[in-house]
Amino acid sequence: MPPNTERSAKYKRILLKLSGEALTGEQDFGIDPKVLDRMALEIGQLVGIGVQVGIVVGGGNLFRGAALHEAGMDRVTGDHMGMLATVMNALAMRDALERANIRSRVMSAIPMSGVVEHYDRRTAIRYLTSGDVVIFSAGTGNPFFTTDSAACLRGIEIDANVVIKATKVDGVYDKDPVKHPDAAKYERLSYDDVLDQKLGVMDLTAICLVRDHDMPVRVFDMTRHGALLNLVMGGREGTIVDNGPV
Ligand SMILES: Nc1ncnc2c1ncn2[C@@H]1O[C@H](COP(=O)(O)OP(=O)(O)O)[C@@H](O)[C@H]1O
Ligand SMILES: O=c1ccn([C@@H]2O[C@H](COP(=O)(O)OP(=O)(O)O)[C@@H](O)[C@H]2O)c(=O)[nH]1
Repeated sequence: MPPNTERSAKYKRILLKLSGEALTGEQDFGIDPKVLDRMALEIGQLVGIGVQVGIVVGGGNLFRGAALHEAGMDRVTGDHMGMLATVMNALAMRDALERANIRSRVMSAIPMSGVVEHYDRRTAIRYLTSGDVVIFSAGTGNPFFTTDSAACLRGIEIDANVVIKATKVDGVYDKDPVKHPDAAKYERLSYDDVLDQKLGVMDLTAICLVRDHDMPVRVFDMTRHGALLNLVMGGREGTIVDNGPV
């Protein structure tokens, strides 16, 4: 079989969701530059074969509004802190991409003049078309949402072929595989299966959004080297959530 790069990619434009916790690596908190460098390398492989890459980064490695609220803080203030955390992660991701000579832009749903560009859909699509990686930060810009919802929203807006959720587990299971070692993995599921069974890998608002816009979602394990390229080349990786075979 010829090497991957000689075959064409299955997806031309992707929206990659990176969870904040994935950036922590082996550490307890914060950002591990080694993890960022590895991710940059894997994203660079996609750019190298002409795939347009939009990224939504989470902020859970730094702050989550719900957790701050449980500790006594006002929920909306906590969510604002969570969204600002995603901007910090986005800056760190851009730094790693630029060090790997991959052109990239950070856009924020919350205006932050002098630090990052304000999100504008048409400009984002122009950047993607010209081969720049675009990192969408600050989630949706609104409290009470998650970066999974932001990923689905941006994926639909930029007309991506797929939303790819990079996480610590290698797909969607019938129950949380971290808590239940006997959990069984699904290769493919419909949006309604995820909603009906309340499968916790992505929040239900995000799933409703992709269902209504028929946007396929792939869930895979980003800690496995080469998995992202394999998935984008059409390999069987993780779980597919879509409307099912027609
Ligand atoms: N049915 C399920 N299938 C797969 N993962 C699940 C499921 N239910 C809960 N999870 C959890 O969802 C996590 C992935 O979501 P992610 O957004 O990356 O993490 P977090 O919610 O901690 O930010 C996994 O680490 C896993 O523990
Ligand atoms: O549209 C959004 C996206 C995120 N957040 C806040 O930002 C935090 C970090 O995002 P998330 O928990 O989705 O990050 P991840 O789990 O992907 O690391 C969330 O907990 C929310 O407090 C928000 O208020 N609105």
